[in-house]
Amino acid sequence: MRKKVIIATKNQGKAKEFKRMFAPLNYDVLTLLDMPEIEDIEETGVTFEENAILKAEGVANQLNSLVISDDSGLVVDALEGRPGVYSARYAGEEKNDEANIDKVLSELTDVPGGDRTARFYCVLAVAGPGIETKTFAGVCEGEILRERRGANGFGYDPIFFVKEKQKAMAELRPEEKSEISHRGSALKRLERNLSSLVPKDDAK
Ligand SMILES: O=c1[nH]c(=O)c2ncn([C@@H]3O[C@H](COP(=O)(O)OP(=O)(O)OP(=O)(O)O)[C@@H](O)[C@H]3O)c2[nH]1
Ligand SMILES: [Mg+2]
Repeated sequence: MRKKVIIATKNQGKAKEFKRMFAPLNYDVLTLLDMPEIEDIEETGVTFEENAILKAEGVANQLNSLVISDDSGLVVDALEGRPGVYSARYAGEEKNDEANIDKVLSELTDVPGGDRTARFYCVLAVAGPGIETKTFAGVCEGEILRERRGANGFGYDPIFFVKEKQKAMAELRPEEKSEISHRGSALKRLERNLSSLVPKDDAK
């Protein structure tokens, strides 16, 4: 029988990737895109971990069910770590991927090849009734290109050059991206540690 997992995200790109990654494990993925009644959780944390925990616990409390959240973003060395936890809204509250890319490219115009290093971070948090919230992180190293390449993925993928593959993230097939991505490695870590989800003290 197929099982269900709830991912606390409203991001279409993440939702697609999670559906694909969970399919071989025999899980159907439900996201907040399927549950418009869930109230928005404000991302007031200053780290990916804090925001991931806020989203997982906020949604788990509303649903009284086990959920996984994903807080992720792009960290650019020459921009002192920006856009970081503000990646989704870097160019404005309306979360526009194209405007976000344009902003990063223009801020890096004068930054030479070797100094354009960057990485994607992803923190997955698992929360639910009676369990201690846990987080699992993943990182993917790369460099910021001077122009867009490729049509796959979402967010900053067209300007993120993946060292390991010598291609832009948006040039990778979805399964190739999941193999090396920040989200793929965080999920592998979560899978390996599922048995470490322990009951909260007060629920014992
Ligand atoms: O090129 C990219 N490839 C990726 O694989 C990726 N993962 C994250 N990001 C960027 O980081 C923001 C997350 O911010 P975020 O974690 O707050 O999510 P979000 O607000 O979009 O949705 P939600 O999950 O909070 O509902 C996203 O919008 C993107 O701009 C990525 N960009
Ligand atoms: Mg968000």
